[in-house]
Amino acid sequence: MTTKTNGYQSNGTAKVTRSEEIDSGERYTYELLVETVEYLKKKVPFAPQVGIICGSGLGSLAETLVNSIEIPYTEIPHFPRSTVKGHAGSLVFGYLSGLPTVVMKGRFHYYEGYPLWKCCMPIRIMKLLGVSHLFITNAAGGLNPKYRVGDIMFVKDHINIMGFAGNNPLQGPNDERFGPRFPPMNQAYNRDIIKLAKKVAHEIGLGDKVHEGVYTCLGGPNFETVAELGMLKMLGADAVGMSTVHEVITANHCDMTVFAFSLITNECVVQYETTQEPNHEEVIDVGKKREGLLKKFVSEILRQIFEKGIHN
Ligand SMILES: O=P(O)(O)O[C@H]1O[C@H](CO)[C@@H](O)[C@H]1O
Ligand SMILES: Nc1nc2[nH]cnc2c(=O)[nH]1
Repeated sequence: MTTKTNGYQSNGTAKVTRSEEIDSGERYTYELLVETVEYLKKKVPFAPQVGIICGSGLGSLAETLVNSIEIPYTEIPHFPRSTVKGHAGSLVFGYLSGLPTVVMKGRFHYYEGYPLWKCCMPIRIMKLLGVSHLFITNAAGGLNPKYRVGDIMFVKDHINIMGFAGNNPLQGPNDERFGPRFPPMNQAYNRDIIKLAKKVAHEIGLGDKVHEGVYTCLGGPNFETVAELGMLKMLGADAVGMSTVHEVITANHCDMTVFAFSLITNECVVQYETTQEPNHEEVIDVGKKREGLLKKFVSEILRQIFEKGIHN
């Protein structure tokens, strides 16, 4: 007989069914995450310094890695599974601009049925593997009227709408080995990297397409109503999505240096008299159209960050 621990059975082999796994209210312990890390360390002969999370349709960023090793999430002990189109579901290790890097080709969202602490589990895995710098990308709706489809918004801050209602990835017992019970969040996005990102954007000809703004995350999966968008605009949000915020919180909690950007994949529909509607296919298409430039952008900015030695 086996008993369930953190959605897995104590004999460490047979997994519980998917629905049990998703519904489990138990948290990952530090020790359980170490099991995942030990598995990955056996597969990968180097420790990544840089982590990249690919947003919807942006998985091709992983193609920039040299000497890559790809491991499907389904093979990684205790890892959640990707369920969304545009999120392939594998960890890719390799070298980017000469730096040992791990790329998450596919992230986990709250609307998939995963609690936020589970969505953010891979960030703690990256930390334990040695990642100091985390690049978070996402596809988002542009709420700021100046933003156009294909533009990039460097995230300077966020509004944690889900957190207002007490839904936070750090909710529950705190393990000090990851970070403090009450982490500050006023410097969640590294300012020096944002400055550098603007410079790099100009250098590679993206200059007129970049902005700096505030991201907010709703639980999804539905896109927003006109009234909701009106409210978010009043609150000061420039772009809206269904990810990133909880990842940034988890990464800051364990003292990672964070840079995040949104690819604006659609302009939010803020009036009633229109037949326009946002849809996920369009979101993925815009990601694909922008992939070449974004690969160049990410490689170059990483190179310059480590040349300059930027960290928190
Ligand atoms: O935030 P990422 O994963 O880029 O994806 C965004 O795109 C999807 C909606 O099209 C949602 O999952 C939203 O969060
Ligand atoms: N919530 C939300 N997520 C998105 N992801 C891409 N576009 C959008 C959007 O308009 N709203």
